[in-house]
Amino acid sequence: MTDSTGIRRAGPLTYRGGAIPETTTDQRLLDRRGPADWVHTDPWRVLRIQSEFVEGFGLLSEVGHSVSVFGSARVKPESPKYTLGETIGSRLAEVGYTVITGGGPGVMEAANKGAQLAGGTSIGLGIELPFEQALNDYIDVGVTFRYFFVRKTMFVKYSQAFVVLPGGFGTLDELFEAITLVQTGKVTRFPVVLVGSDFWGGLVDWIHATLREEGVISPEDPDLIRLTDDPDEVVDIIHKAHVDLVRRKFEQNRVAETAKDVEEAKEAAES
Ligand SMILES: CC(C)=CCNc1ncnc2c1ncn2[C@@H]1O[C@H](COP(=O)(O)O)[C@@H](O)[C@H]1O
Repeated sequence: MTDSTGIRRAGPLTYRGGAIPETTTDQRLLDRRGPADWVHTDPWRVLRIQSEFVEGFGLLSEVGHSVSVFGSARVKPESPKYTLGETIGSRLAEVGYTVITGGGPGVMEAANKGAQLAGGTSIGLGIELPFEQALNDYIDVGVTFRYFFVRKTMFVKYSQAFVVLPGGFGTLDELFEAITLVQTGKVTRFPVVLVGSDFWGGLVDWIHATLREEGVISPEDPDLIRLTDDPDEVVDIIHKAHVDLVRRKFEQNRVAETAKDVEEAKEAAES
């Protein structure tokens, strides 16, 4: 808008006289339709990636303590693995954890179902796939991401622990990403619990016998993974790790507070 003094203000900009543009910013935004190929460029994708982070952080930042449950998209509801996923989802919900999954079918659906039917909060972080796929029916809050890496950030950032049921490449990817983040100190140590010793036993043995023996991981690295068949033990492991974390944080705060008190006492003595 140009006022009576011949000045145009546009956001932080001020224009006078001949510098005043003929059109306003809104006009230029709304009137013009140029070529559309820029929507397929990387700079535009960066904005879309940003918006996925914004949506994800916005949605999940107020969710309570959560656990992510991973596992095969292909397991059928009549399978014992589905029942196991459902039991774990409900146990976690019963002790107050929100259950997060990839939002798909199989074990993901089972864990969401267990959590929802137990009265907990059930979240699905879906992913756009080349074939049509809706979020499963047992999700209270869901987001579908375009970008795998944004979705993975959400699992890690908002979970207290990872529970990994039998699964294929997708599940292995999630498992090894989590272990790598813990191993490299990118996330504070949190439990990664494998469920199903028949299924995972071979992998765990191989990690000990080959990876550890060959020296490609540290001797203590296998301890980053816990293996069990018992849903109650899953909850127990997560709960204990949680209590330890709270205790450690409390201790750290106390040390910091004591250091601050000493500093203040010194300053008071000197003044
Ligand atoms: C029937 C079918 C293949 C559906 C795929 N639909 C999916 N929907 C959501 N997340 C998925 C899907 N497939 C794989 N994932 C991700 O990868 C893991 C499962 O992969 P997989 O089935 O183990 O390798 C899940 O924990 C999930 O986070």
